[in-house]
Amino acid sequence: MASFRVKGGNHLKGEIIPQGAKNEALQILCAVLLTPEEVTIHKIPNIRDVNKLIELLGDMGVKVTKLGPESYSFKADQVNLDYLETEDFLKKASALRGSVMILGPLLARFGTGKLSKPGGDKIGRRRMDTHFFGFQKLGAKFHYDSKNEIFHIDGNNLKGCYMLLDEASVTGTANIVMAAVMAEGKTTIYNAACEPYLQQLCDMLNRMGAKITGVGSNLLHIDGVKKLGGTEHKMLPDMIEIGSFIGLAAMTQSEITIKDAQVHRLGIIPETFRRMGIKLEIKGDDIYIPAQKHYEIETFIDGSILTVADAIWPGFTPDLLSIVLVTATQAKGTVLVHQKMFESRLFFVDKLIDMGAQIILCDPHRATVIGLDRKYPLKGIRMTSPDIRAGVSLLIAALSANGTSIIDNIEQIDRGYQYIDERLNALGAEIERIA
Ligand SMILES: CC(=O)N[C@H]1[C@@H](OP(=O)(O)OP(=O)(O)OC[C@H]2O[C@@H](n3ccc(=O)[nH]c3=O)[C@H](O)[C@@H]2O)O[C@H](CO)[C@@H](O)[C@@H]1O
Ligand SMILES: C=C(OP(=O)(O)O)C(=O)O
Repeated sequence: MASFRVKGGNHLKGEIIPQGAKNEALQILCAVLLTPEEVTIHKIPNIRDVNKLIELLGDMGVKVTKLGPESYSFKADQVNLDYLETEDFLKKASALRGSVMILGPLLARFGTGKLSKPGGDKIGRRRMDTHFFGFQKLGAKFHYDSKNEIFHIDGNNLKGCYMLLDEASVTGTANIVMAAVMAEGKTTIYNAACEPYLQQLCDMLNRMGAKITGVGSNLLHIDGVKKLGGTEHKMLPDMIEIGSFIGLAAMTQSEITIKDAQVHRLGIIPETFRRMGIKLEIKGDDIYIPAQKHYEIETFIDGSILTVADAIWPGFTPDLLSIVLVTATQAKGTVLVHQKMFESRLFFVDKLIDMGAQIILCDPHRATVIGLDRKYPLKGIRMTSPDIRAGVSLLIAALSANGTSIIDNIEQIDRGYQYIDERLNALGAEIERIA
């Protein structure tokens, strides 16, 4: 278990380029299984989850060629389905959440799929009903072996249909879309998730020959095609990393320019940080955050306390709520952070409270943060990173704190943030990776 030793109090300065989007990469990589032709992908982040998925694809027989630091080509012309029967496959696939999205492509192309319970953050119940509900609607048979926690699906000759999803699940929608693109006839998916990750996936599938309309909305129409071909794809900058850098800049009084942020794809993320009082200037496609001694959280128009809550896209992503929460600890004012989707994602606030933050955890979904307006800086402590976004929030807290902090279990952070220590040290941070 590796750790970060973080010296707090430095003001950072400079430019940072966001990595390719982690959650998009996980979808896009699974889609290479849909064609025997070559698929070239650019801006692939060098992070644990993505590397594990690439390794898994290689183990399944996909030919993987590294073309450059962030570019790979994939050719799934000889997928070894027997590998799916091995312990090794089940173990590797269960190490990350994104692996669940190999099921849709496997079902579409080979009529069968198998997976052990996928991993990912332990942030509450993470049900997969929507995925299997969609597969079943297309005509697949689904069986869950609860003893061994293995999901089996089988179904040749999938047939297009109308379906209304029980929730707008992100990975669920991606999985169902990938299963449906080669089903016979028309599929309509209502209450589909429509995050930029999914827009990117659908655009890529269309370039491969799929016929998907409604991209970017919650109503997708898919005309099944017989086969898909190769393509080239470039990942968007990671919007969660961009939000994390905005929070980091505010907390540490840093002057940071986030380069090539594709601002028009960020939805209400910039506006949400503005409501936290943080000054942002959009310069072309860059986001410039000046050094700010003070920032004041807005109230609602009637003067009542601001709530920042997650919602399905185009609402505010749940993956940035931990960052909003930590950023509020040094703002002036009060905010209620309401994490509606996950029930165990706010417990990390006990570490921030130990550092001196004023937070009331109202219940597992809601925390009220009373900003200290930098009157009482946080103090460095030893802490463990419970999940990826809490981990980065603790890193931001540690960088702003008086004294030195140790953050354990940084594998969680490495799951989603590429060379985070080196990139922040280049801006003036002092983060040391210790064994
Ligand atoms: C690999 C990947 O892409 N992971 C992301 C993906 O996870 P993932 O696709 O696993 O998350 P889902 O979208 O399925 O659901 C997330 C949670 O929200 C709940 N839910 C979902 C939809 C809805 O309309 N109502 C509702 O309450 C679900 O029950 C679940 O508890 O999307 C989540 C929600 O943006 C993100 O936090 C994860 O980072
Ligand atoms: C929860 C997240 O990831 P995963 O779904 O991979 O656990 C996340 O990216 O914030």
